[in-house]
Amino acid sequence: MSAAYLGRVYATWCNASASLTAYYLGAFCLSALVIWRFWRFTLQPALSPHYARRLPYSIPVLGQALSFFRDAEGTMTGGRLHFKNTREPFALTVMGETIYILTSSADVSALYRRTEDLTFDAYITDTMTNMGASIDATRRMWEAPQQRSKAQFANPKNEPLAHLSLTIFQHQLHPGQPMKELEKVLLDRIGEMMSWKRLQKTPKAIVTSGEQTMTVSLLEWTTSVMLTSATEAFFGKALLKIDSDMLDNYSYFDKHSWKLIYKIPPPWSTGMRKARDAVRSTFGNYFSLPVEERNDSCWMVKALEVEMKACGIGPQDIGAYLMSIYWVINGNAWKLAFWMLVHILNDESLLTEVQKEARESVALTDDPSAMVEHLEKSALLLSIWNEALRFCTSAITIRDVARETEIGGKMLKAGARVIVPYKQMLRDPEVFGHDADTFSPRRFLENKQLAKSPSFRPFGGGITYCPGRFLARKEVLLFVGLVMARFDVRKKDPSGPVPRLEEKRPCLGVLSARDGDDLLVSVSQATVS
Ligand code: HEM
Repeated sequence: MSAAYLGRVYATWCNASASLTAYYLGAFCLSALVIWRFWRFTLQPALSPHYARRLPYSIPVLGQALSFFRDAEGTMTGGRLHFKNTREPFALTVMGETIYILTSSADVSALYRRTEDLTFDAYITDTMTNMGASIDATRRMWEAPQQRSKAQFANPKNEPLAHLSLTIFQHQLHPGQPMKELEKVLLDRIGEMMSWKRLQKTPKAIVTSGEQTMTVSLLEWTTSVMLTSATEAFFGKALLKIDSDMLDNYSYFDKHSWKLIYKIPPPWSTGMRKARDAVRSTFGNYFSLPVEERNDSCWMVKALEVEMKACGIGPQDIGAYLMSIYWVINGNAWKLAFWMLVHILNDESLLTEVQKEARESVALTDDPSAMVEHLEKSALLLSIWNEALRFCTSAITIRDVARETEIGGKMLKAGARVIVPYKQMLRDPEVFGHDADTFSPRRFLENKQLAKSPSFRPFGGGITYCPGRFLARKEVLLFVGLVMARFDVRKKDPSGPVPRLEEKRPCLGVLSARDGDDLLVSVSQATVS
């Protein structure tokens, strides 16, 4: 027997043995997976039927992560339908984390009441950290009030600043004198910016210019007027003077901010992180300016700064926190105005009707606050506002399960996160009708009860119920009303496509348009005003 022959036998044996090992390893892994799935999704739920069921997945730990980041809403709809559309609470698994999904309005009402078991605190801390606030500043936001000096705002419940700030938002933004003052500044600013001359000086919005008629990007026009007005009304003129690119950086950050919430690491989130850092640095520089140079900010901004300073927090960290507030203030209203206009301009008879009502309201007064009061009486405009909120919102409420609790007859385990995806209710055909998946401008006009439905909660609810909802309605109605009243606006291409909602990307409020989608409009000064 030659050495070569022996070598060949040995090699054949090794190959056979390697394929056999691979075969056994494969068979073992497959059996382990089958047993694991049977235990996880059949046996375990059968043994503990009182716990919310988990949506089955194939890859341990990863769970539904891939499908969730590809199409968050679709994954949640898939989960609801998997459990026979009973709308019982169920659990997703995303990168090893359990996320409970609530899709029934009764369960959502229960969540709002269960403030001790389902808390918001970790999310506040997460948001501050995400914005780049230091650990020390975040700790100070949670300090007992006794440890602060010179706090100004009444704090009868002795809350830490992280909670007191919610009361500060409400003081400024709920109807009352402080809201009236802010509202006047904001609406006056929108009123000033909505002129032909001003539009001519907005190069980003103009696609083709002309003395009588211009082609305008509706997206850029809306963003420019609404973001500039809100920025100046809340923070005064100094913020945009520090950095003229701030609105661009903010818009980029806002579009990709879901990556922060869902902790997408670099390099997939590098652009978003750069934009966030640029905006945060502008806010840090703003709060480093002497107070006299930014005296035109609103009460809430001043009050938060005073309270944070009293906690020993410095300008950079004040900037990071206020940037997170800026984000909620500016993340939704302009998008809603855009969608209202898209749908009005896409329907010739609706456009004529809205234009008539808006022109009548605007003709009654020169004062933007008074104009809004008239616009708010238009049942048609309010119906379009409600329908845009219903159709274009994909807001979520987030809570953490502090201790095991029951919702909708199912137990939720401590340590997990709970998400309320409002779109699951806002598109419910049992509540809004068989055409719930289409935009119907007169839906809320034809059924006035719909606005009171517990399934209609575009502003969230409970302790985090959007305090800005009153102001949001006024600024959006004024902008839409002035577009209709002061200009003659038409779709540039009457039969051209309508911008589509970006429904796949995870979203925290009003949906954006898909990348590249916009509405080009022909604009001229109104012949009747
Ligand atoms: C159409 C426009 C708007 C929509 C759809 C909207 C929606 C929401 C939603 C869904 C939440 C979270 C609710 C929750 O977690 O349960 C929220 C929170 C908030 N909104 Fe709005 N919002 C809008 C406009 C505004 C405006 C204009 C302001 C300020 C002037 C504002 C200020 C806030 C603040 C400060 C919070 C945080 C409340 C907290 O953390 O407790 N919102 N908003």
